[in-house]
Amino acid sequence: MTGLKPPPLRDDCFALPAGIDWTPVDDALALLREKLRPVVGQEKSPLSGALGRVLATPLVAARSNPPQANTAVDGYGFAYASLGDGDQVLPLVEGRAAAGAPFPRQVPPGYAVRMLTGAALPDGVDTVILQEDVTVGDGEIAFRAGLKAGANTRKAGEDVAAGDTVLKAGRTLTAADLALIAAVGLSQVEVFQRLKVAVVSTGDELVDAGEPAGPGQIYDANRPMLSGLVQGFGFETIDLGKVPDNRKALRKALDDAADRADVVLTSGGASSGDEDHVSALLTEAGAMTEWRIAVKPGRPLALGMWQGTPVFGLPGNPVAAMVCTLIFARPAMAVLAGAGWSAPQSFDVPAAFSKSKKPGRREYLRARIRDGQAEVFKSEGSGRISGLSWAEGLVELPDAAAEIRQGDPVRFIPLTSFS
Ligand SMILES: Nc1nc2c(c(=O)[nH]1)N[C@H]1C(S)=C(S)[C@@H](COP(=O)(O)OP(=O)(O)OC[C@H]3O[C@@H](n4cnc5c(N)ncnc54)[C@H](O)[C@@H]3O)O[C@H]1N2
Ligand code: MOO
Repeated sequence: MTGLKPPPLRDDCFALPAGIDWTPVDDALALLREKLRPVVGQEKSPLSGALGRVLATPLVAARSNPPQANTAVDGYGFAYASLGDGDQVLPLVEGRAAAGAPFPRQVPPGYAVRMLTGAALPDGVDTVILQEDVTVGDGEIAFRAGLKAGANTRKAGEDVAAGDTVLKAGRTLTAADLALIAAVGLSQVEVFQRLKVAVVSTGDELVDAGEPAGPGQIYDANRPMLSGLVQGFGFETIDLGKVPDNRKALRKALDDAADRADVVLTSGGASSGDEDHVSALLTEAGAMTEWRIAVKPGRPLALGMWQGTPVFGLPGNPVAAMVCTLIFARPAMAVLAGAGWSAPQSFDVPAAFSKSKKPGRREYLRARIRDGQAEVFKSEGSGRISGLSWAEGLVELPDAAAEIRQGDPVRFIPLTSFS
């Protein structure tokens, strides 16, 4: 472990351009992209612990894949140049070539050798015929003309050559990447330390799942959801529990969060009501950037820096909390984690719904694709948690007004794109 740490973020990294009232989503995203930097150090990870980690340095192949020319099929190998015209009958040499057990001698011109898939091509072999295309006799094989030189073989390094850069720094490692890393001869990787994300819920009405809930109380649904999202992004969750609507308690929670985490996600109290203490506290501490983003849901999203640690003050309504996390916090956290900026992949699909969209705010609707069309959830209510569970993606509607009729193309972002 090198423990190398980049410098802290500048205090004003959420500062919006002056004089802008409602900030368009694209401007807010551009600002996050421009202002944020990685805040995590580096360490070495064995391959077994590397899934979902962010590569800190480019990965250079120590070995080629495949390391040597080999056969792609079970069959018989020979030198193509030694074949005559027309149908062939070749005597077989004694022995065979198998994966991990190479044929130890040269195969003389005009002879063939038994070969199993993955076996290195012995000296004197450059072409292999599939065993299904061969008649095997007593110590010889017969097959028809028409094979191409080099058939059924894989060249050394045809996939990756030693010295090639196979993965770029910033890559979040997938299961397939682990296969690639192992194949090119490496067993440990230099990764960024996992981003630590503190998750705090605010609100007097909240009760933890499983506890008795009295009148007026509701279960804290945001904390398990946000913790799950954070884990899904490959980051470490620090669960700081729930905090009552009390500025002193919230201040203490933020102090604790800034001390222990690289970034803080709060939910609730982001708006400007009497009990909206997150925005009030950030403002009071001079740490609030008044973010008024033209987005629905999520208008009250509050961003600020608490003792040098970025705080995403997510709206309390679960739908808004999730949408703001996916659209704003996810790419921002990816930058903080060293993975760089990435926009979610999306595509156009015909709408299975109609809607008159007002101008002024970009809208995200809970959606899923059925029979090639985007369906949207029956309600846009921001407290309808069942719709989040129903959704498999979001439909993104443009900032401007739009009259959407059934069959019109709409932009669909699968939830799997946010990872
Ligand atoms: N006069 C205005 N009122 C509201 C506005 C507004 O612009 N003017 N905006 C509305 C919108 S939009 C949203 S979203 C909410 C967000 O406000 P807050 O972030 O201050 O959230 P709270 O008031 O604390 O809670 C809103 C709602 O969400 C429930 N909640 C909160 N935390 C959780 C949790 N952990 N698990 C489940 N549910 C949670 C809370 O009980 C409230 O029902 O403000 C609107 N009002
Ligand atoms: O925009 Mo509020 O964020 O739920 O609906």
